[in-house]
Amino acid sequence: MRHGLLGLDTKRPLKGLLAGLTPDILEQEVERTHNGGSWDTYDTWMFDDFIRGAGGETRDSALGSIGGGNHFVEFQEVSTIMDARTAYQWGIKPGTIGIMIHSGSLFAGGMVGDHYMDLARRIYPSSLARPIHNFYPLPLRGRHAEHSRAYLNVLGLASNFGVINRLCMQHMALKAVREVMGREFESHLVYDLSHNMLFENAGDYLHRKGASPAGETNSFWGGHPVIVPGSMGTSSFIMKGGSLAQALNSAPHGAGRLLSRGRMRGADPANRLRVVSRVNPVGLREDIRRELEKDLMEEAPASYKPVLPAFHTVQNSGMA
Ligand SMILES: Nc1nc2c(ncn2[C@@H]2O[C@H](COP(=O)(O)O)[C@@H](O)[C@H]2O)c(=O)[nH]1
Ligand SMILES: [Mn+2]
Repeated sequence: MRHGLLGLDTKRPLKGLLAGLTPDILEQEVERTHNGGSWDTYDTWMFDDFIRGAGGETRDSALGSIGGGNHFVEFQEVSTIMDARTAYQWGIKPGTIGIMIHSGSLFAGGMVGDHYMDLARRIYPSSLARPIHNFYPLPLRGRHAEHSRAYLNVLGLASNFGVINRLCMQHMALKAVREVMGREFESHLVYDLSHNMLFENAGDYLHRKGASPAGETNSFWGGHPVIVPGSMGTSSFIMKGGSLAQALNSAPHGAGRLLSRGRMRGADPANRLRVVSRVNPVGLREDIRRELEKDLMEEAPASYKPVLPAFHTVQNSGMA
């Protein structure tokens, strides 16, 4: 949590989920992960119990799991390449199998968000009218500046946790493919980004929610890769950031929801439940199976907007 990718010590062979991670692979991961996969932190106060709870060596059962909601690990096949030069540079070819992982910091980011939203509300000057948009600021200067410093620290801890967790899942997915295929194959990371994050630029902060950076970079990619997942039933896209100033160098990171989770839970499965695989009922209690099916209903393709119009909007506007 303190150091993200840069905190991993590959001089000694790693054990557990990250077994087999060599210094060379780690170097490539750092190069291809936004911010080097390491957000600056100075203290672990909010997560001390979590870190020390295991008596020095944390064996956390949450590590290697995707979390709830619409998080997923998905195998995809590259069917169409529109920008051959960029695809070549990023090591993507027609027929390449991609593993797309959408997962955040599990519990950590939510905890940080709840704590600081409460605090921002509490310290808001009582002499001022409450903000109509319901967004309360954490001041960067003045007598409350310490809170924003502490917030950036714990947000960094949560993000570092998410980066390592996605690295674990990447390794688990590759190991599973190796086992099924019974042989080695070439693989590399294209891009990893902690999304719904605060991004700093020369002392200013931009919070992107439902959006990701889509500017130019002087790093490996030449422009931020913009991942636009569709749903379980449609295509997804990977695009190159277009640095559109009106969009604050950002682009949406998904087609977005069409129908709310509550509406989908109550929908008739015969109409709505078009998921890739049903819940395997073997050995499951009936009430648990029903709950899992409702969770799947929330994420059925019908609950998402069609991805093509989203893709065209991003492309035609120049966002990416
Ligand atoms: N390829 C898949 N895309 C999916 C799936 N479930 C949701 N989605 C898309 O991802 C974004 C994620 O947005 P976020 O704001 O929640 O981070 C969402 O807008 C959908 O378009 C899926 O199973 N596979
Ligand atoms: Mn998300």
